Amino acid sequence: MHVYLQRCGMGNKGMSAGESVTLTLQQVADLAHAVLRRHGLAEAHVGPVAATIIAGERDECASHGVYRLLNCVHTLNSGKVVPDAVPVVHHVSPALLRVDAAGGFAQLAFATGLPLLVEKARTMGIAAMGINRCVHFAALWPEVEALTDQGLVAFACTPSHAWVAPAGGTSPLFGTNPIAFGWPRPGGDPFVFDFATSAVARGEIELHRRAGKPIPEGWTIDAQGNPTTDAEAGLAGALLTFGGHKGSALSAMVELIAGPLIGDMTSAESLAHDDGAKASPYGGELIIAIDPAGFLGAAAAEHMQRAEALFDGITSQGARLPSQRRFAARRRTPAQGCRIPRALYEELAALS
Ligand SMILES: NC(=O)C1=CN([C@@H]2O[C@H](COP(=O)(O)OP(=O)(O)OC[C@H]3O[C@@H](n4cnc5c(N)ncnc54)[C@H](OP(=O)(O)O)[C@@H]3O)[C@@H](O)[C@H]2O)C=CC1
Ligand SMILES: O=C(O)C1=NCCCC1
Repeated sequence: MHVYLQRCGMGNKGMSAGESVTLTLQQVADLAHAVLRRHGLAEAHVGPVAATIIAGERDECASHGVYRLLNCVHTLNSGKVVPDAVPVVHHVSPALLRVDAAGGFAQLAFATGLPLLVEKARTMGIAAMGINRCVHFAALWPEVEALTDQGLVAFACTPSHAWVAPAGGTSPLFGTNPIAFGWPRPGGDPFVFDFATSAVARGEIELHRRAGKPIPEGWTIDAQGNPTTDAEAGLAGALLTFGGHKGSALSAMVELIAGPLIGDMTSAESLAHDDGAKASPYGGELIIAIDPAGFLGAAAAEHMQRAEALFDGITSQGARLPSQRRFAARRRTPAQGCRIPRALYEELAALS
C-alpha cells in the first residue's frame, strides 16, 4: 500500500498529530476490512463495522475512526464479542421493536432493525428500537443520520463502561454515555449533534495519552479525586461529566433508558461483565425515530421549513451548527485523503 508520509497535522480537538501518513478513503476501507477479517469477524459484520470506522475517519472524528480498530481487534481476541452473531428482530408492539444482537457488534443489529423501525415510525408517528446484548464501540451519528436520510427526526443513546464520576462524587459510575440527535433539513445536511455526556469521549483522552499530550483541566480527576491534566492519571481515575450536574443527570438518563428500560446493562454492569478484559462495552442501545408527518400530516413540510429560521439564527451570528465541521470534512476527504498518525498506521498495518 503506497501512503504519503508527512510531518504536521491538527486533530479535530487541536491536538498535534505529529508524523502522519495520508491514506485515500479506499485505502482506509481496505485497511479496516483487512484488519477485521484477519481477526475472525464474520463477513456479514465486516461491512457494517468497517463502514462506521471509515465514516469516522472520513469525517475527521479521530477518536472513532481507524483508531477504534485496535479495540475491535482486542475485543475479538478477548472473546468478549460473538464474531458471527446473527441478530434477531422482535416485534414488541406497533411502535416498539427489539433487536437481539446476540453478543455481536451493534452495527449489524442496527442495520437489521432499521427498516422495521422506519416502517413503524411512519405508521405510528413515533417508534423506538431497543438493541440488546450488543458490543458498542462507535460514534452514534452514523445511526441518527441513517434516520434523517429517511426524513425522520432521530435520537440515540447507549451506556458504556463505568468510567465517569457523577457530579459531586469521585468514583466512576456512569459510562461516557453518548447522546445523538438528528433533524432532517430539506435540501441540506441534517442538524446532528452527537457527544459523550462526560466532558469528552474517553477515546479522545486515549489519543492524548498516545501522543504524550496533557489534557485540558476539567476533563478528569485522578484516582485520589484530584483534578489532573495527565491523561494516564485521568484514565486511571475518573472522567468528569460535561456541565456539572446537567451532564450528570443526562448521563443517568442514558443509563436508565438504554439500560433497565430495555432490559439491559448499566455501565457498571457492563464493566463487571468485562471482568478486566478491557473490551468494548456490552449492553443495550435505544434509538427513537419520529416522523414529522405524525403530528402535522401534510402541513409538516411547511413547519420543517420554519425550523430553518432557527438554524439561520445560529449561523448568522457567526456561530456554527454541530456537525458542520464534520460535514465540511466529509466533502474534503475524498480529494484530500485521511491523515493518520504514523505510529497508529504502522500498528494497524501489522494487524492487517
Ligand atoms: N459508543 C460509545 O459508547 C461512545 C461513543 N462516543 C462517541 O464519541 C464521539 C465524540 O464525543 P465527544 O468527545 O463528546 O465529542 P465533542 O465534545 O467533540 O462533541 C461533538 C459534538 O459537538 C459538536 N461541536 C463541537 N464543537 C462545536 C462548536 N464549537 N459548535 C457547535 N457544535 C460543536 C460536534 O460537531 P462536529 O463534529 O462538527 O465538530 C459534535 O456534534 C461521539 O461521536 C460519540 O458518539 C462517545 C462516548 C461513548
Ligand atoms: O470514547 C469513548 O468514550 C468510548 N468509545 C467507544 C466505546 C467506549 C467508550
